[in-house]
Amino acid sequence: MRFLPEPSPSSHHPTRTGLLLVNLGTPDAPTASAVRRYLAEFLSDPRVVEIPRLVWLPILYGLVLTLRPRDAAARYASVWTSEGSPLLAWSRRQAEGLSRELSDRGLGVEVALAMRYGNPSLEAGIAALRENGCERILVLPLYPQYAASTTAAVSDAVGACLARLRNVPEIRYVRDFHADPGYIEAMAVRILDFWRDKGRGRKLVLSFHGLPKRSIALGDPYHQQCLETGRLLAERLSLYAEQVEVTFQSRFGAAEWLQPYTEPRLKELAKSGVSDVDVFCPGFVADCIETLEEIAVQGKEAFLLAGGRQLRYIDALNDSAAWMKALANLAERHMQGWITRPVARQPADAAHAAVLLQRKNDTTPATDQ
Ligand SMILES: C=CC1=C(C)c2cc3[nH]c(cc4nc(cc5[nH]c(cc1n2)c(C)c5CCC(=O)O)C(CCC(=O)O)=C4C)c(C)c3C=C
Ligand SMILES: [Fe+2]
Ligand SMILES: [Fe+2]
Repeated sequence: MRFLPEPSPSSHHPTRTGLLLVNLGTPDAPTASAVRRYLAEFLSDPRVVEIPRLVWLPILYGLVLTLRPRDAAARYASVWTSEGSPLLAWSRRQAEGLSRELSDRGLGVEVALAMRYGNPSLEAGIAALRENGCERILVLPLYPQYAASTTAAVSDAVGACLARLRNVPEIRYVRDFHADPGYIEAMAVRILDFWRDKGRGRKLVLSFHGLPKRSIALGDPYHQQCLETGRLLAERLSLYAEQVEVTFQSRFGAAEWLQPYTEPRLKELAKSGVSDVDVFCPGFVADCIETLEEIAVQGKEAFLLAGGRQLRYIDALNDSAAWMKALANLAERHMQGWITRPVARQPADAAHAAVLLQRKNDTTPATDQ
C-alpha cells in the first residue's frame, strides 16, 4: 500500500493537539555495533555532512564507521546510566515534566518524545500522537539555536513521515528559541544556584556545539544565534566582558569549524593564569556525551594538565523546574489558536475552573521572537 493504514475509527478521540519533542538521538547501547548503526544514520544525512555523496560515503563507510565506533562506544560507556544514554534519559524526563506542567495548566496536550536518529523514532512519535486523536502537531526540536544540520534535519524527516500518510495532521514547527526570555532565565537560575552553593570561578566559559565555518558562510544563522544567547545570558548574570566567553566544541572532520575551539581555549586560559573556570553549555538542553564526557571529563583533564587548578561543569537545564515552565510557555505560545481541550475536572473544583476561565480570557499578545 502506498500510504500507511489510518488509526482505527474506534480509537478516534475528539480532535486533540499533540506536541512532539525532538532531540538528536543516541545509540541504543554503549557498544561498537550500536554506535556504528547510530553514526551510519546520523552521518549519512546530507544535512549533517554536506560533502558530495560520491566522495563522502566511501570515507564514511571505509574510514569513519570502521575507526570511530569503538572509541566512541568506550566514551558512551563512561557516561551510560541505569536508564540508558543520558541524552535519552533526560529527554524522557523533559517530556514527562512538560506533560505534567501542561496538564497542571488545564491544557489537554498529548506529549510524545522522538529522536531524529535512532530510537524512539519520529515515525513512532507521530504515530502515537495520531493514535491519540491529534490532528494538530507542534514539533519542538530541542535545539535552542537554529542550524540546518539539526533543526532543518528534523523538518526534513517530519516531512518524509507525513508523505506516507493519507490523513495528514496540521503541523507547526518551533524554529529556534535562542533568545527566549524563559530559556535565558532558566539558564541563569541554573548558574546562579550553582554559584550560590559552590562559589564562583574566575571565568564562565559558554561552550556551544560547533559547526563548519562553511555552513555559516553559506547563510546558516547558527553562529549569530549562539553569540546572541551568550550575550543575553551574560547580561542577565551581570557579567563584565572579561568574566565570560563563548567557545565551540565537538569539532568533527578536517574542515575549519567555528572558533575559538573549546579545549584549546581552556588550555590557553590555564596557561595564562586563569586557574578556576566554570563551564556551561547553553546549546545542549539535556546532558549528553558532549557535555558529560567531552567537557566534564576530557575538557577538565586538558585544563588541569595545562596548569589550571579547577574546572567545574555546570549541569545542563535537564528537567529543572524553571526550564519545564519555560518550555511549557514556549509550547503554549506556539499552539495559540489551536483549541486545547481542558483536562476533565471534578465539577466541585471551583478554584481550578476559575483559573481555566482566567486563562481563556487572557489576551496577552504573543512575545515570539
Ligand atoms: C546542539 C546542536 C548540535 C549541532 C549544531 C550539531 C552539529 C553536528 N554534530 C556533528 C557530529 C556529531 N555530533 C555528535 C553528538 C551530538 N551532537 C549533538 C548536538 C549537535 N550537533 C548532541 C546533542 C550530541 C550527543 C548525542 C548523544 O548520544 O549523547 C556525534 C556523536 C558523538 C561522537 O562520535 O563524537 C557526532 C559524530 C556534526 C558533523 C555536526 C554538524 C555538521
Ligand atoms: Fe553533534
Ligand atoms: Fe564530541
